[in-house]
Amino acid sequence: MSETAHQIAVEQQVVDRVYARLEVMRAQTRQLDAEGHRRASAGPVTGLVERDAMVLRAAARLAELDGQEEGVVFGRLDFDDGYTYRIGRLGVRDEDREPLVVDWRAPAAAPFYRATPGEPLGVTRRRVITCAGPRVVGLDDEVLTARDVDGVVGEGALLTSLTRARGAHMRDIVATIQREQDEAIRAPAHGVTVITGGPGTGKTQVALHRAAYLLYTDRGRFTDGRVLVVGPSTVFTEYIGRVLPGLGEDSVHLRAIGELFDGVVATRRDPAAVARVKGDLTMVRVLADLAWDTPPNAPDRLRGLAADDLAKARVEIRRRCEAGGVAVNGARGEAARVLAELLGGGEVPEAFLNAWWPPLTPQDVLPAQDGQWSVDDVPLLDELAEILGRPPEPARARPEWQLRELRSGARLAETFVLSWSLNDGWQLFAPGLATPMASSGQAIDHNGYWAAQRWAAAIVLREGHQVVSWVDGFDPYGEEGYVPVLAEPLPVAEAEDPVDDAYLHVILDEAQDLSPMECRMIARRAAHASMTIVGDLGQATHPLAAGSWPELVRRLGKRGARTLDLPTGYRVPQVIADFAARALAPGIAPTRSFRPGGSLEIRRVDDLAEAVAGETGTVIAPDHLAAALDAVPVSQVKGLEYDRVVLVEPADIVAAEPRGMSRLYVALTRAVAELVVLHTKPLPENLTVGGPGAD
Ligand SMILES: Nc1ncnc2c1ncn2[C@@H]1O[C@H](COP(=O)(O)OP(=O)(O)OP(=O)(O)O)[C@@H](O)[C@H]1O
Repeated sequence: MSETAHQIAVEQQVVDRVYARLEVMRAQTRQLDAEGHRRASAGPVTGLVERDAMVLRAAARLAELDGQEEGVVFGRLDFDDGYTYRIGRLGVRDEDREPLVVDWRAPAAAPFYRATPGEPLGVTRRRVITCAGPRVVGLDDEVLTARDVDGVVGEGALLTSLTRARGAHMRDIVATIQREQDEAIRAPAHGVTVITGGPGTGKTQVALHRAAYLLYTDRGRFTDGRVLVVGPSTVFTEYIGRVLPGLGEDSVHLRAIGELFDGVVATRRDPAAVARVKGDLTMVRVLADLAWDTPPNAPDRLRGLAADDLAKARVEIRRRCEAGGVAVNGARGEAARVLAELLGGGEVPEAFLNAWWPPLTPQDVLPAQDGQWSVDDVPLLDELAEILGRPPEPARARPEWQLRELRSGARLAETFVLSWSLNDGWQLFAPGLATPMASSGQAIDHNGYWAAQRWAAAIVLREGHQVVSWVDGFDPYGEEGYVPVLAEPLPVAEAEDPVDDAYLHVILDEAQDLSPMECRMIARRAAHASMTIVGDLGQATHPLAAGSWPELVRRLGKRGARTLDLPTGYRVPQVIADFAARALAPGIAPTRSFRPGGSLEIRRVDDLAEAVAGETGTVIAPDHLAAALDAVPVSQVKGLEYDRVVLVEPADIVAAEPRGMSRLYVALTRAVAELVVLHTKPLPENLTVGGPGAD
């Protein structure tokens, strides 16, 4: 048996145990689900949607990935004191609570990404384990000590990963995250973090792994749906949509910017000139005027009052309401008062008021053109929602735990978590709270499991819940002891109105392109949220894109940020990166690329259609040529990548919009291996300066 085969057999044994354990977890999930359904049909409880039930489900899903995707275990660390453990997508413990796999996000896993030969952090060997589902298919060892280490196999896990066949969807990089990427992923959650870097430096990957990391580290707070990730388009969110579920996380809201306003899914972008108008802050005033204006088909006469009088009345109503902070839909009472004053105290007929001051939705005020809203309309609808407002509702005082349940929608069943650790003793966590709601110190003996459960049950009862079941001994995070306590609320008055939900952390990808109006829309959802802003100013194509990161941070209503830069490219080979950088020269330097190989070919042709027909690969064309050439429109490729790119007519891409050069830069940096540029018109001047683009 070769050394590699022997080492693979060693790892296979561990992986087999992990999958057997996952099978048990899957059975527990089924039991939990059945429990939830039983109680859902029995009363007001609408099911278990809690974080810990989700971890169980994630574990079940991971187990279901057998054979199709990368496996659950992907790494191993050997330390100089002889200690060894495996790293995986999820923490898994055996039946005696001994760790089988450490979650990649746990502090114990950090050396896997941080240790270097210069600073080994006690690590003697880092091993990347490649699995196809439950089968170990390859190993790669990196030795971080001058001493001899037995059984070293493989070479270059990162290189292997980069040159692997790619699918239609982005795959996670959890096994090969690089040190500087890890620093960005594990940056503190609070405040604003700006992550910059050229094309292909892994910004999107970092953003998604960061979302998973935050959910793990602050799981008390970042419960279901409290983290929002915003991408530039639905094509993009579809492309990256499998990364988080693959990491075992499906509680993040992933939305394209055109989907942020409920009830509208916009995918079409307006031409630059229109986008400039709609993206500007002057729209706030324009929309307010529209919203306060007379709605179409409103009556223009009321007894002695003519159209002019009614128009003046509207101005007066608006003046009074704006001064008092009353929104349009809340102004009906004021409207009745002003009209009554004008009528000399006469009663205003209800039917007139209904037609003259009807409740309005944003869609009433800004109907879709040709039956379709554009992405640039979405922030306008959102602004209108604020200007129009809802009729005021009477405030009601509620206990905090009830509010928490209302905030999380229809959920009424809750999972508390009883946790044991050597440092903190027993602690009881409530869903939605970052800090434990009760700590026992060391008072309850580690072995006094039942005593701890009675203690927790008493506190849960005080919260207004009753314990309905214990999922004894299961530890999804690979920590010392972690027991979900299923509880349901004691009967309370009907949970009537939903409380407005707000995000606690918002991650913006391709953020360089956000217009001022889009920023307002996001700021509304992130008033109390910390933020991660990810982007590359060189790729900004929106006519109103911010000129700097501090400016963008201000637009988002925040102040101050920590900035981290990703210096190394993993998508675009150097030869293509150098060529692409000429589009923006002298403004930017080419990204230093880790990816080897690559080819660049630039061809002047007579007939584009004929030349394209003779090519293989993904054709990217100026928007107006895309349909005819069966190509991907250049406006749709942001954030995406293809093995071989055939880029058509750069001159037209540049000429189509004010930031055409940046659009071209984006297009030139989509190729993972080969780039072919076909043109009938002269190339943009920058590209021809002293290189393979010269005509
Ligand atoms: N550490 C890594 N290990 C393996 N692959 C990586 C790593 N980092 C990045 N990649 C790969 O490099 C490619 C580019 O990553 P990503 O799309 O996240 O870059 P980006 O900076 O967002 O690019 P752009 O600005 O062009 O949208 C992807 O295929 C990604 O999987």
